[in-house]
Amino acid sequence: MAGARPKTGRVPEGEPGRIGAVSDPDVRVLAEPEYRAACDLFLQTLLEARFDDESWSQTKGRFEPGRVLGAHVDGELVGTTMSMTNALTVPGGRRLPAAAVTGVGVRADRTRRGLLSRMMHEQLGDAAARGEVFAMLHASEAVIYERFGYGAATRCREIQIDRARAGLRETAPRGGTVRILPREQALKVLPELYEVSRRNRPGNIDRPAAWWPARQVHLGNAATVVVHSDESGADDGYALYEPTRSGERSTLNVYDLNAADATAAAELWRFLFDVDLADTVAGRIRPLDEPVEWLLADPRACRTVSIGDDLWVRILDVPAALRARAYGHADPVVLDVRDGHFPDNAGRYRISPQGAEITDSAPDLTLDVAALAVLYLGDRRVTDLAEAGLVEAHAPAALESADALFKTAQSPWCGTSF
Ligand SMILES: CC(=O)SCCNC(=O)CCNC(=O)[C@H](O)C(C)(C)COP(=O)(O)OP(=O)(O)OC[C@H]1O[C@@H](n2cnc3c(N)ncnc32)[C@H](O)[C@@H]1OP(=O)(O)O
Repeated sequence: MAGARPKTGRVPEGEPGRIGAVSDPDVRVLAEPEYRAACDLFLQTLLEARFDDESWSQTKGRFEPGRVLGAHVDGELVGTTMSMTNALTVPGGRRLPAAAVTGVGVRADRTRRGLLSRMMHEQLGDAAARGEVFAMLHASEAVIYERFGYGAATRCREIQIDRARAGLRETAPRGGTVRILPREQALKVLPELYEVSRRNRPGNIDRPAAWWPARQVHLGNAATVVVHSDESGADDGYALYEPTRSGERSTLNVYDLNAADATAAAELWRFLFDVDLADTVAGRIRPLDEPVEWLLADPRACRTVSIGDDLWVRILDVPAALRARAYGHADPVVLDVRDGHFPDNAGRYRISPQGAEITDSAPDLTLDVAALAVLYLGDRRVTDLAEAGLVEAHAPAALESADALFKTAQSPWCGTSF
């Protein structure tokens, strides 16, 4: 990669032997004039239409020089991926540098020849060399990325609320006002409001300036933004929704809702439940522990339609990641972490309520770096992964301690597509 080499001893191995079926691919950093072709290729692999000029002009700011990769065979671009500079909130509230990976695609006539593997190794090495502690992505399929050390680190749910039964309890928090924001103001107001209203939930990521116009590409003309202001008049939350109609039924699709506190959140949901003519309010990509049911006098008016994986994380620097997060109260445990791609990550780490340190002590639990990613933000119990064979327990009592150490007060959640 241009100007960036992986850290000493951390160079991931490619798999050149697997490329023999096609002419050797040339994987290299793309130059700015090549970005649009990379974007077209990615959309083609997702079976989606190419962007028109306007959509492209809203999207291209996300392409960062030095971070867009292309795989060429016989001079033709047949594979691509890119990463963007970002940060991930970890348990305890610290934000650590992270590569946001997207745009992964290999042309259908060139798949299963090792092109993705070549690009992934290059990309992960580059991110590690930049000092990024994590790489992260949203996966199109759950079977692709574990082999590269990624684990599904957060989940989200889709909820549907029957508006006819959506009366709030007397006890639901009240206060402040909600107003519709003129559409032309949304791009000016929302970036700052996201910063004000995002809570320090593990799994949160940054939304850089270029993220906002790119997000607009996927919204229709009827998309609406509402903002909540507290009693003092300060804005402290917002929701973005778009109505869709199927036959006689209308749905308000809530694509984004962030609030600084419980009152702002309750008032935003109250507003959405009061919009005339909507039959259903659908919350997309919501946290698992958001208490919408408990705002409602009839909790069954809110149904969880699906739960799915949200953010996949690849820990690039295990010592830094383990040192940075907060832990619960329990007896210390020693983890033996394995990493087939980054040998410097492999080793033993003693985890205690005071933090993490490298140790020579005998391990209590052995696990792969991808399993550690699943546990790291607190989404799953260590015991569950041990029962699935993903964690080997040498001292069974250590499982209970590890559960308590890694447990977080809030469910981790990302909620930002990229
Ligand atoms: C973060 C994002 O952007 S998500 C979007 C990802 N892109 C898409 O889903 C678009 C459609 N799919 C594609 O473009 C391609 O199939 C890709 C990018 C997913 C895979 O590219 P390929 O070049 O075929 O992957 P590659 O040949 O390196 O495969 C590596 C391994 O992963 C496996 N693999 C790759 N893709 C898949 C898949 N979709 N399902 C199951 N296994 C897969 C391969 O079988 C291979 O396994 P092995 O190491 O055991 O032999």
